[in-house]
Amino acid sequence: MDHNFLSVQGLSKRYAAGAPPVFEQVSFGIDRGEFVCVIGHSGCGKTTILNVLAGLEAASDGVVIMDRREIKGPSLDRGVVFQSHALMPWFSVLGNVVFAVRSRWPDWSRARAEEHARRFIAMVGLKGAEHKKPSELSGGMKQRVGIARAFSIEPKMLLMDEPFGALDALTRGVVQDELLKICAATGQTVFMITHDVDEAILLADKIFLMSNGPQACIAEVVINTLPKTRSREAMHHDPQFYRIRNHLVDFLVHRSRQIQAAQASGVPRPPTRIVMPGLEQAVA
Ligand SMILES: Nc1ncnc2c1ncn2[C@@H]1O[C@H](COP(=O)(O)OP(=O)(O)OP(=O)(O)O)[C@@H](O)[C@H]1O
Repeated sequence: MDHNFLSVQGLSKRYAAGAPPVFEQVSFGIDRGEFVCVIGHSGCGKTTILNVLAGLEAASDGVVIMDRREIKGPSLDRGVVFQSHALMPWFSVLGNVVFAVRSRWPDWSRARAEEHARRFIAMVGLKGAEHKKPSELSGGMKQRVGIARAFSIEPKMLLMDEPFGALDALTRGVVQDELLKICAATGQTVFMITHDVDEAILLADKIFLMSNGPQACIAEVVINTLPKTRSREAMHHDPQFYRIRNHLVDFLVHRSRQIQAAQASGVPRPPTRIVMPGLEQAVA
């Protein structure tokens, strides 16, 4: 495994001069092939961090290095999936994915790009819907096209901002299962924001817990100790699932606020804790 394939060091973001930073001194590493979920209350700066990783926004301080190169702007090395899928309405499903493939590999023939795109459309379970327009698709299907498009450019890193936030629970489960399968097949490195603790436990190898803003930080890195091959149906029967879940919920209900309050009253911020709920606790 390629350790710290993505390395974030001392990241801070201040939107207005004189205002406290939204988050500060955020440092973390992600290994190649790792799936990381980020959880934190609204406003702690999750989307801002994702945008910095995407190269869409500049940090006020700190550096981001991916695969030994500093991230300074957007690149097809990174695929982004937002909550609103942002498909081109005049293109079919196939057209939307082919457009991305041809941006990534402009020398490819139309036939080669189509063949490649069809493979990823099939992976997200949309075989047979290639010629439908976005307006003919359900919300879940549109989101799958967004996922197929992001995977089809074979990015070094996939960034997802609450990709299933707008889906109903049943559809969400189906798309989560598909994402699990694709990640297992491709070894994709993923950084994903979610508000759903069950989703994080299902998908992530590590869960970053952010304290409340302003001056938010990554307070804890929770190691997901469930076996890597998980399913939504079986996960709930494992007592370890509840230890992890309770730990995450306790953080959101109590510690996320306490950490921010202590910091605001001048208590120095503790280092990021690495936690394996129910098994052991260590300090990074
Ligand atoms: N372009 C901007 N200009 C000024 N302030 C901004 C801008 N973008 C975000 N902010 C502020 O920065 C803070 C963090 O926003 P961000 O969207 O990153 O948080 P978040 O954790 O992703 O929230 P949510 O969970 O609600 O999506 C918020 O207080 C927000 O108002």
